[in-house]
Amino acid sequence: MSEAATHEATRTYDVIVIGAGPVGENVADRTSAAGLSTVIIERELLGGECSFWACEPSKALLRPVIARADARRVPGLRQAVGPLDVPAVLAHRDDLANHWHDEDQVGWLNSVDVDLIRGHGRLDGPRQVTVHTPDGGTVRLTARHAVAVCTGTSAALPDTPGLDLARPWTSREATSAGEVPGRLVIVGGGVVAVEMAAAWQALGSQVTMLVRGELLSKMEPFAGELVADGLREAGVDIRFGATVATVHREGREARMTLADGTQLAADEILYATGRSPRTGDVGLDTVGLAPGDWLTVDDTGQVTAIAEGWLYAAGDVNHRALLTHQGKYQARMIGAAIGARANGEPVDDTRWGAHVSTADHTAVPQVVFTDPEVASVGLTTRDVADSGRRIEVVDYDIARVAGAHQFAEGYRGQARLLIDLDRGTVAGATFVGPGVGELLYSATVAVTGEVPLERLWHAVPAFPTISEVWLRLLETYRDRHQPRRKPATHSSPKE
Ligand SMILES: Cc1cc2nc3c(=O)[nH]c(=O)nc-3n(C[C@H](O)[C@H](O)[C@H](O)COP(=O)(O)OP(=O)(O)OC[C@H]3O[C@@H](n4cnc5c(N)ncnc54)[C@H](O)[C@@H]3O)c2cc1C
Ligand SMILES: NC(=O)c1ccc[n+]([C@@H]2O[C@H](COP(=O)([O-])OP(=O)(O)OC[C@H]3O[C@@H](n4cnc5c(N)ncnc54)[C@H](O)[C@@H]3O)[C@@H](O)[C@H]2O)c1
Repeated sequence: MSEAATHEATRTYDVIVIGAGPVGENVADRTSAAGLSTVIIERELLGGECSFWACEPSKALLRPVIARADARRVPGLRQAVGPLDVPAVLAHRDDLANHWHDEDQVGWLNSVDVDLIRGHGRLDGPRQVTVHTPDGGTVRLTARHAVAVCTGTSAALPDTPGLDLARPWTSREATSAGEVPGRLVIVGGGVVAVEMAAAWQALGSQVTMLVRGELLSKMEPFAGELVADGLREAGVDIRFGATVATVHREGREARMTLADGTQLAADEILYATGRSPRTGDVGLDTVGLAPGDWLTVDDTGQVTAIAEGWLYAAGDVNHRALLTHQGKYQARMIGAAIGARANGEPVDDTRWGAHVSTADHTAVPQVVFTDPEVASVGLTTRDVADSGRRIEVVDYDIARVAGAHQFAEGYRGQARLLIDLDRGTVAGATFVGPGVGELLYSATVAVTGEVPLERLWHAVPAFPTISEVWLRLLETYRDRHQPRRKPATHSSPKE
């Protein structure tokens, strides 16, 4: 269907989706597939943060960086590897961000029979949504069955004195900038910080990271340590325990004073200090909720504070897992749940049922695209530290795997499994090293499928691939529990 007319208008749909990022698009697709009339509202670009200022452009910047690092570790090839062609990398990034145009997504939306209204959507009481369109019009919408808020997040900035006037970069500028800053200071030690440090250092910036705690503090500690080693080797100056006290900009130069009195100057400062939900201006107050809050949902995506069950929230805005793939997974489940409820069909909200996002609790996969890469799913030792769960940790040095020798000379990497001793299954896996991102789906299947260790012995990794680390981890666990027996010494029967 085409873009709906946007003057003074009143319309009724079965489902209204606010926000056409990757998650809103998938909710709309699934409700439409369930035979429900569906409209989606978008105030910027269809495809949201992910397509234009996050996943797609950042990975387009990082792919050449990682490929070059990998190539430099291959004898016979490293001599042929030169510097990055920066204009070509930026042009490739622009292509993958579709030059910040969304016609492709509009075409797709039409193909799945979802109406689009461009403008800013706000709740206006139960099941009501008002859209203010760019041409100054107003569209009043009523939902027969459900409203899904999929408005995502924006960069969260601290209230550091002077910051508001210092024109800092957020993830948006860091993923879309057309020029390489000579000196880039990055505040934060999370995923955005390490990925953007890797990208811009390789593109020619001198990057300084100001990290108040650890790098990648939600992951296994060895992940942050190995990524820090990689960044330092690339030339990044990482300062731990560093906090910015004040910032100001003088012309093209930003100046910072740290809490310990150190002075720093930079051309740009990137604040990669987490995310805030885009719920400050979506009319939450009209349905009894607090503007600016995350929207807490149950496993079928219903906002728990709305007893009547018509309000859903999916993706970043519900704060369950701020990742595109996990939000799209929620969208598939939530869209199906809305469809089932509207069509009077049973809702399967049992663990791993067809209408619940069970994996959010137990099996969230994530790849950090740095050199080395980090790939992680399920529990970490941080999660289980005080949980009382009977978990055994199995570690293996990936450099000892034959496939790793083939992959890279001087391979460095580390793998860890968390074994749930009561269930006999893998509850978490983390791999750090070149090329480990593509290992992650195997771990996700093992954790999600709760595959018994006995059966994993029959999942044979091909030789010589890095995935043989699975076999080495199983062997390490087995040898700890079933120590090798000494062969009985042969003695001839006495004559
Ligand atoms: C630098 C960076 C890199 C990332 N890389 C990865 C990665 O590699 N892999 C990964 O899985 N995740 C990554 N993420 C996370 C990923 O971007 C988010 O998890 C994902 O975009 C969330 O999708 P969403 O649809 O919930 O929200 P968004 O993508 O934020 O989309 C929300 C949409 O709602 C619209 N909207 C908001 N309010 C309104 C309103 N009132 N009316 C109308 N429209 C509205 C917005 O304009 C936007 O289009 C990255 C994030 C960042 C910042
Ligand atoms: N490859 C990927 O999957 C990928 C890539 C980028 C982002 N993302 C997702 O996007 C989300 C946002 O990433 P992020 O890195 O912005 O957030 P984050 O929560 O991962 O990290 C925020 C960092 O900023 C620090 N910080 C917070 N407030 C601070 C302050 N006032 N001063 C100094 N440091 C401060 C924190 O200690 C932490 O190191 C994450 O949930 C992440 O999963 C995913």
